Amino acid sequence: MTDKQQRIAFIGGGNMASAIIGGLLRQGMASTDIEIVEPFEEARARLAKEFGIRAVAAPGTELANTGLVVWAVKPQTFKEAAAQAKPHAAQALHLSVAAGIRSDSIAAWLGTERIVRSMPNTPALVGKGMTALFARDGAGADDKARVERVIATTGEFLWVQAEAQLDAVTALSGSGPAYVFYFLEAMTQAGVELGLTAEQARRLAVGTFAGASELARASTDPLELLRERVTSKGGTTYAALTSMEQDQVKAHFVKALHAASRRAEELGDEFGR
Ligand SMILES: NC(=O)C1=CN([C@@H]2O[C@H](COP(=O)(O)OP(=O)(O)OC[C@H]3O[C@@H](n4cnc5c(N)ncnc54)[C@H](O)[C@@H]3O)[C@@H](O)[C@H]2O)C=CC1
Ligand SMILES: O=C(O)[C@@H]1CCC=N1
Repeated sequence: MTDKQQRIAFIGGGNMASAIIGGLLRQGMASTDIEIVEPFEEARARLAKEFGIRAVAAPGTELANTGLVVWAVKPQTFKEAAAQAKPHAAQALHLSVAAGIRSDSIAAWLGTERIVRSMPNTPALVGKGMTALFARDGAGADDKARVERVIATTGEFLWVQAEAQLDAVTALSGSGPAYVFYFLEAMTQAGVELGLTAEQARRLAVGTFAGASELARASTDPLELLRERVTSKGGTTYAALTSMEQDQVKAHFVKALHAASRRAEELGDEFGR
């Protein structure tokens, strides 16, 4: 692999870019092999402090020197950012993390077919990310392997074969950490209402989520069975789950994910033109 192939550029230096950059540096990538284009001064200062990388305010010739360009801008700004970077990034492989924006749009904006789309999530920050990947036909086996090496530094990944599935992934695992935090907030609130300190309640809630997730990961049993094993007949869990079923918590939760998936599709329609 040549030096140029090894170098990675990030367009946008916000939350998701930082999560991936953190993973790359943890795995031993040299910070000098990472370019970041970030128009906001404050964000550039944070990147310098956190990673020791001096981001540039606008794309320039340095982009021509990178084998992989990671698009980590908001869906709303992708088109504009692509127009700015296109003259400098024609030869690269492109990896997008943007929600909704379809690879047809990216291909048209950048004038290349070497595109992989991804949907990561913020646990990538601690190396526990869950990412789905979709490759356009123009991305070859080497391109896919290159993307896998980058994303593997942030946690697990899987490939989807139909691009539309990325909207479902966005609703499930892309946005998913926010649902988990929402449940953790609710469990913590309940714990405090029931007489625990906020610190105790948070620790118990987070420990329970982490433990139950590990148990589910380690088991091949259906999730329903794992739930039933906690639920003694006429016991406490039964009381809580009966209350949730009466309030249709699961049905409303499922409905919420449909809303997220629809929004991903809308983002593609609204900002992909
Ligand atoms: N935050 C999350 O949990 C996840 C976010 N995503 C996707 O990642 C993308 C980025 O999201 P975040 O990192 O959360 O947003 P963010 O707002 O933290 O980062 C975006 C960065 O892009 C910069 N930017 C704006 N215009 C630019 C331009 N023309 N050129 C270069 N940079 C520009 C902004 O200053 C900002 O620092 C979005 O498309 C989002 O859909 C995907 C999965 C999870
Ligand atoms: O909320 C959003 O639009 C982004 C995509 C997935 C997580 N955050």
